[in-house]
This record gives sequence, structure tokens and C-alpha cells, in this order.
Amino acid sequence: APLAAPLEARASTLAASSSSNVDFNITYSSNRTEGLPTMLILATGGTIAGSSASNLDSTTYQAGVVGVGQLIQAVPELLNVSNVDGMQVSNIASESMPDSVVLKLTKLANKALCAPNATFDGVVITHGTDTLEETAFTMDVTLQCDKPVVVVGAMRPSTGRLSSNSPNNLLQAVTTASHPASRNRGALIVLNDRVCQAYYCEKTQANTVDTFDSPEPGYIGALLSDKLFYYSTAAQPTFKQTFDLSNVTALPDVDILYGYQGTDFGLLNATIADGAKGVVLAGTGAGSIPAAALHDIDAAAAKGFPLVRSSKINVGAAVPGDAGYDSMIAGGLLNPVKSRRLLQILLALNKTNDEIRDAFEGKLDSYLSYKPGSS
Ligand SMILES: NC(=O)C[C@H](N)C(=O)O
Repeated sequence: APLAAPLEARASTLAASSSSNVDFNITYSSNRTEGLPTMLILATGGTIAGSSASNLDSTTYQAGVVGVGQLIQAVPELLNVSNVDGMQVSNIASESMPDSVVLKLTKLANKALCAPNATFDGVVITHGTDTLEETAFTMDVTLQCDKPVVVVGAMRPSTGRLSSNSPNNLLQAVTTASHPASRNRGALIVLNDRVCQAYYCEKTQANTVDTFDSPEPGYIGALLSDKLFYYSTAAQPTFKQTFDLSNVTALPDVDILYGYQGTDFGLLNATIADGAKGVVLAGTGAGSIPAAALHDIDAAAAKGFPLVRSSKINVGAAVPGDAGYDSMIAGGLLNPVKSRRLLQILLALNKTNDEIRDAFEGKLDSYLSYKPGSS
């Protein structure tokens, strides 16, 4: 039967996922300078840990090669800012990042920062840029205290002598995570002199160095030389809710189907049969869904299968209450990959369909249903 292999693959992903407890495995520890904060650097791979024989290569290099100790030692300036410990969590290109590693990262960060006996002042995650926003968003909505988690990557491999942005990005990430003004801002993304809120930030250009942006809310801070500043006092995204994943051992499979002119989302039923626990539809425009797709969508939703309607445009909102789309949950301002991750988290926490809808739509809906003059 054609579906046997994928079903087996999904079962083995679940079996391989992390247990609820995680242990530190620190393989690099800097000399301690009294008075400086202490950072935990969780290295996962990506171009920031990439290597190439050519100094000019920004396309065909290998991601996830350089180890955490070498990454840290390549930037001795880090030790003027902070004491640092390094742990290698994975060393892979981020397009291959399994959910189990992301779950482990949030557990490690919460243990390092938020546990009663926590000794770290900040966490920096080095990560490939292709899915960096997915991990950063996950950290943002699962962090249980006000200390900073900064996720950082690079577009040019760390070994490129000409114009690699890896070393400076790492320094700027550690500088940001070490700064007291970074508290109470959730998870942050730092690259190329700019600080962006993980909730809204995303990769916007496939090739260029200057790629992370949150086009509507904008950057919240910047680095001038090695000094950080913020444009405003600390604030959290209006639509953000946080979730405790400490007892979660696996994130359920949620798939994304891509929208285009006239699609009937013909893969929807196959995806459900293949074991997905939810689906995000990357709709066109503001999450519009072709009429040809509504029959199968409504039938799946009537059986209790959760479907989130997002926008493939990435910037802007799929708005709740859109006529004809009631069977789907509106993703609001979350792009498809962030909608997928939020749905995975809600399903992992055994939320009901009403609770899932409320988590996606509730806060945006309260703004949209505001009556002038009410409080
Ligand atoms: N610039 C990068 O990091 C791209 C790489 N494919 C990754 O995400 O790991």
C-alpha cells in the first residue's frame, strides 16, 4: 500500500523524539570574568557553522560543519561581553531540523534560564537561517521567564575570509542576550546590526545577507559597532500567548498545503490519511481559499480535523470571520510556518478545537469586534 512507508516514518519520528527531561552537555566553557553575565550558546548548525573551500562561496558551501568550541573561539571579543558555555545540540542545515531538536532547545533554554536554580543570564541559539524563524517563534511562545533567548544565523559561511557575517552576528547576538535591556522582550532574532522580535520576524530574501525583517512592526533595536540600543522600552507582541512544553515529549505532525490559482488542495485527504494531525492551508492573498477546495475542507473540519487558514504572502493577516470560511481557523498574523508550529503546540497540549480556535483568533477578534466607546 502506498501509504505504509510514510506512516512508518511518522511513527519513528515520534519514537525518536526527546523525553521530557533534558541534560546539559557543555563541551566548551570559557574562563570566567567576575561581574560579567553568563551565556549558554546552543549550537545547532546552519551557515553560521558552515564551511567552504572558497572565500567567496555563498551558495554551494556545506552548512553545519564547524563545532561550537571553534565557533566561539573564532570570536575572542565575546569574552569581553560575557562568560560563555557552549553545547552542541545538533550540527545540521536547518531545513533538516527535526521537531525533536526544537523541543529539546526550548527545554534546555527554560532549564538554563527559568528553573529555580538557573545559573545562566541568557541563551544564544546558533541556527541555519532557512527555518530560523520557526525555532525562534517556538522559543518565543514557550519561554517561561523574562530572560532573553537570542537566535542567530548567517548567510555567508563562517570560514569565508571575505565578508562572512558569521563572527559579527555571533558577537552581536551574545551582546544582545547579555544586555539587561533585552529582558522581558521574549525571543529575539539578531543579524546584521538589527534586533527583531521572533514573533513577527521572518526570512524575506533567499540569498542576500540582509534578509531577516518584520516588515509591519519593524525592528525593535540595533547595534552600533558593538553597542546595543532599543527604540522603545520592553514590550511583548499583543497576540502572543505562552505555553509550557515541559511535559510534552513530541510535537504532532502538522502539514502545510500551498495555495495557488484554482487549487482544490487535492492533497488534503492524502495528508490526513497519511497521519497528519492538522493542516495549515497557505492561502492566497489574505488567506483566500478557492471554492473548489471548500467541499473537502468542510468535510474534514466536520469530523473535527483542525485546519488553519494562513496567507502565503507572509506579511499581513488572515482575518477571522471571513464569509464562507467558518470551518477553518484563521491564522491571524502568523505566517504558514508559524501557524503550523502553534497548531503543533496546541495539539501537543491536548487543547480542544474551541481552545485552538481561540488561541489563533481570540486576541485579533477582540480588536476587530471593538465597539467605539467601550472599555
Ligand atoms: N543561511 C543558511 O543558514 C542556510 C542553510 N541552508 C540553513 O538553513 O542551514
